[in-house]
Parts: sequence; C-alpha cells; structure tokens
Amino acid sequence: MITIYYATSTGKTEDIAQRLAKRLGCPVELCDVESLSSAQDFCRANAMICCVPTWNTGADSFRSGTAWDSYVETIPDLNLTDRPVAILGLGDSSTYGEFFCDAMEELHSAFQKAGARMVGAVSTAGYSFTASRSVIQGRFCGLPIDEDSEPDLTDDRLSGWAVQLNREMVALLR
Ligand SMILES: Cc1cc2nc3c(=O)[nH]c(=O)nc-3n(C[C@H](O)[C@H](O)[C@H](O)COP(=O)(O)O)c2cc1C
Repeated sequence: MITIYYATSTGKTEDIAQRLAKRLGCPVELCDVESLSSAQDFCRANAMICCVPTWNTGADSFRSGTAWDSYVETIPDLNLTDRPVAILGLGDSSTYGEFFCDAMEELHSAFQKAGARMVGAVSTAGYSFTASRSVIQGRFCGLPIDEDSEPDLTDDRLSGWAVQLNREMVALLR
C-alpha cells in the first residue's frame, strides 16, 4: 500500500493526487495533510508520495504555504530509514519560472534527513523554467506538474512517472 499525502490551497494538488492514484499498479490510500494530528502519522505508511504546491515565492523555508509547512521542521526527526518516498510538486513555470516548484526540495530534504529512500527524480528536459531549488545534481528531485501554464502535458507526465514509480517504488514493496 502506498499513501499519497497532499495539501492544497485551490484544489489542484488534490486533483493531481487523485489522477496519479488511478495510474499506480498497487493499492493506494489518499490522505490530506490537513487531517494529520502529528508528523508521527507519516510513519504508518509503507511507502509514500508527497504532493506539494509552492505558494511562498522565493522563501527559504515554509515554501509551500499549505499544511506541509507545519511538518517540514519535524519530519527530519522521524525514523523513516529506507522507507520509499517520492515527491510531486505543483507550480507555474511561466509566471513563477525563477522559483519553479521550489517547495519540492524542502520536503525532499526533510524526508531524506529522516532516512527515507528517495525515489522518483526526473529529467528537466521538456520543462521551460529559469530556476528551481528542486533541481538537484541536474535533475528534479521529484515530478513537477504545471496545471497553470502546461496542463496539456500533465497526463503524459503522470503516466510516465507512474511507470517509473512502479519500477522504483512498488517493486520495493513486493
Ligand atoms: C500568489 C502565488 C504565488 C505562487 N508562487 C509560486 C512559486 O513560487 N513557484 C511556483 O512554481 N508556483 C507558484 N505559484 C503557482 C501555484 O503553485 C500553482 O497554481 C499550484 O497549482 C497551486 O496548487 P494548489 O491549488 O493545490 O494550491 C503561485 C501562485 C500564486 C497565486
């Protein structure tokens, strides 16, 4: 079972979480981060996909502007050793092209500090943006989705990533 955690301000990240869930080749549970009572709740997932929009443009910390911001400081203290975790980000590469999906990196870093096994990095090819803190060693540390400026590319991006996760994450659960 994979748990897809999401937080949203205007509903787009929730919609994307649901669309991703339909594409994965294993049982999936959806969970709104708003409904959690503590960071410890993340420990019950066998594997997780964390879906995060970016709202706090250019911020060093608390970049999401959603319920994720309540947990970024405590996630590193969890024991998630070898737990598979993937990050998906929502942003706008046209209007916010210098800060594209910056919040992904903040979550990636937090889960990595907790010992999680980070999967799901993707190439920057096919994206038009100026800068992103979520590019690590030349690759996005998760899947960026742009429902504002490139919604027509979303289905293919989700389907391609689902295939990648079935290889990198679902295989680990068998
Ligand atoms: C005020 C404002 C600030 C934003 N800042 C960023 C940003 O810094 N980087 C980015 O990639 N997208 C940014 N966005 C785009 C949102 O992340 C995008 O619309 C996202 O799909 C919203 O997801 P949600 O509906 O789940 O909250 C911003 C949007 C607004 C309106």
